Amino acid sequence: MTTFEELFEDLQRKASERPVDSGTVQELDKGIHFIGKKVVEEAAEVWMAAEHESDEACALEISQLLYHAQVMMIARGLTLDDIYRHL
Ligand SMILES: N=c1c2ncn([C@@H]3O[C@H](COP(=O)(O)OP(=O)(O)OP(=O)(O)O)[C@@H](O)[C@H]3O)c2ncn1[C@@H]1O[C@H](COP(=O)(O)O)[C@@H](O)[C@H]1O
Repeated sequence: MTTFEELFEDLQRKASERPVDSGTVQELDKGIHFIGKKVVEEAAEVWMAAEHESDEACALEISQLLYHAQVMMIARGLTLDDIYRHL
């Protein structure tokens, strides 16, 4: 189990240390346009799962949406506080 904050810390470390096997590093290298498409794709998958699939499948899709949103935050240099300020 990983919390939202723990995941963000992990992704920031990956972005900084750039291990070769990191999917996050690869996604960051593809840039904002690519990450934006992943966010939209995962958002659509959340919608479809919520309409037609199980709670577990829906939770999985939401976790992937949160992951890609965090990758976008890192790509834009945003912190958790930048987001929390608006919640
Ligand atoms: N939580 C996630 C996570 N959620 C989603 N994803 C990625 O997002 C994609 C979404 O999965 P899908 O099956 O919907 O994607 P797909 O369209 O079928 O497949 P793709 O063609 O997009 O790869 C997957 O390819 C994963 O690579 C994630 N990738 C990494 N993490 C976590 O991020 C941390 C850092 O990961 P690395 O940077 O890879 O070390 C680790 O704790 C990981 O568990």
